[in-house]
Amino acid sequence: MPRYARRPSGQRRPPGPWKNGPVPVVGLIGGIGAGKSLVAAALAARGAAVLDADAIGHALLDQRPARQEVVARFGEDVLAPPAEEGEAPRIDRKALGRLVFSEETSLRALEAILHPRMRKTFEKAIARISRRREAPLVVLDAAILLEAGWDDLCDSVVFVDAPASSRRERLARSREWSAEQLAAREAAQWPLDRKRARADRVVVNDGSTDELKARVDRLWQDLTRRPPWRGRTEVEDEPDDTSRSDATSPADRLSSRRRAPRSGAPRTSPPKGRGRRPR
Ligand SMILES: CC(C)(COP(=O)(O)OP(=O)(O)OC[C@H]1O[C@@H](n2cnc3c(N)ncnc32)[C@H](O)[C@@H]1O)[C@@H](O)C(=O)NCCC(=O)NCCS
Ligand SMILES: Nc1ncnc2c1ncn2[C@@H]1O[C@H](COP(=O)(O)OP(=O)(O)OP(=O)(O)O)[C@@H](O)[C@H]1O
Repeated sequence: MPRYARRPSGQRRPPGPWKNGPVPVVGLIGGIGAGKSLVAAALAARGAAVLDADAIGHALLDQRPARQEVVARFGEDVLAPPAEEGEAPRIDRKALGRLVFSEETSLRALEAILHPRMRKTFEKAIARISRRREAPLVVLDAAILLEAGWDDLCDSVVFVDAPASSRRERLARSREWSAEQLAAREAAQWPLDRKRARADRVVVNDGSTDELKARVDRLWQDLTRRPPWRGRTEVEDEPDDTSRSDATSPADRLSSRRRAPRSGAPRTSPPKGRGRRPR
C-alpha cells in the first residue's frame, strides 16, 4: 500500500512532482467570454479532467445547505417558483445575479456562502483524480481563480486572451446579457492586464475555433511534458501587433516573456482601487 502524506486540509496527498501529487493542476482564466470553456473542452477532448467552477457553484446553489443560507441572507425573492407542485424551490440565478453584481457587500456575502464549499469540492475532486490517476491533467476553469485565491491549488495558470470586441460579440450571441450586465461582472473582477501578468501561459483566441483548437493542441504538448515546467509560454501564431487584445502592447508581451517562473514567486500586492477586495 502506498503511504500518502496528509495535507493541512486533511486530504491525503499521493506522491508525485506536482503540488497535489502525480497529476498537474492547471488553472484557466481570462476575460468573460474569452473562450475558457472552449479551451477547457478541447483539453477535455485530449483527456484532461475539467472542473468547471461556474457549474460547481450552480450545483451547490441547488443543494439545500447553501440554498437555505442564500435565502436566509437574500430573502425569498431570489427563489424561482417551482416548475411543478411539490418540487424543491430553486435559486433564480438571474435575480440573484442582478442583486449581487449591483452591490459589492451582497457579492461578498454570496461568496462567503459558496466559495468555501467550492474550494472543498475542487480539493476533493483533485485528490480523487490524483489518487486514482483518472486523467493526466486537471483543468480548473474559473474566471475568478486569482481573486478567490484558488490558484494555490494550481501548478500553472493559463490566461485565454481574446480581443474585447470579439468577447462582446460572442457574448451578445450566446448570452442575453446587456452591456451593463457584462460591465458589472467585469467590474467585480481584477482588470485583465493584472490577471494576464499572473499567468505563466497565454493562449490567444483571436481567430476561428479551428485555430483555437490547434493552439490548444500545442498547449497540451506543453502541459503534458515532464516536470519541472519553466518560464512562460505564449501560444499563438506569428505575432501580429494589430490583432492583440485589450491591453497588452508588444512591449508588455516581450517583458512578460522575460518574467521569472511563477512557482515560488511571492504573491503580488493586493489589488488597489477598482474591483475586488484584497485577498
Ligand atoms: C451570481 C450567480 C448566481 C449568477 O449566476 P449566472 O448563471 O448568471 O452566472 P454564472 O454563474 O454562469 O457566471 C458567469 C460568469 O460571471 C462571472 N462571475 C460569477 N461569479 C462571480 C463572482 N463572484 N465575481 C466576479 N465574477 C463572477 C464569471 O465570469 C462567470 O464565468 C453566480 O454567478 C454565483 O453564484 N456566483 C458566486 C459563485 C462564484 O464565485 N462563481 C464564479 C466561479 S468562476
Ligand atoms: N474563436 C472563436 N470563434 C467563434 N466563437 C467563439 C470562439 N471562442 C469562443 N467562442 C464562443 O464565444 C462564447 C463564449 O465562449 P466561452 O463560453 O468559451 O467563454 P468563457 O471564457 O468560458 O466565458 P465565461 O467567462 O462566461 O465563463 C461561446 O459561445 C463560444 O462558443
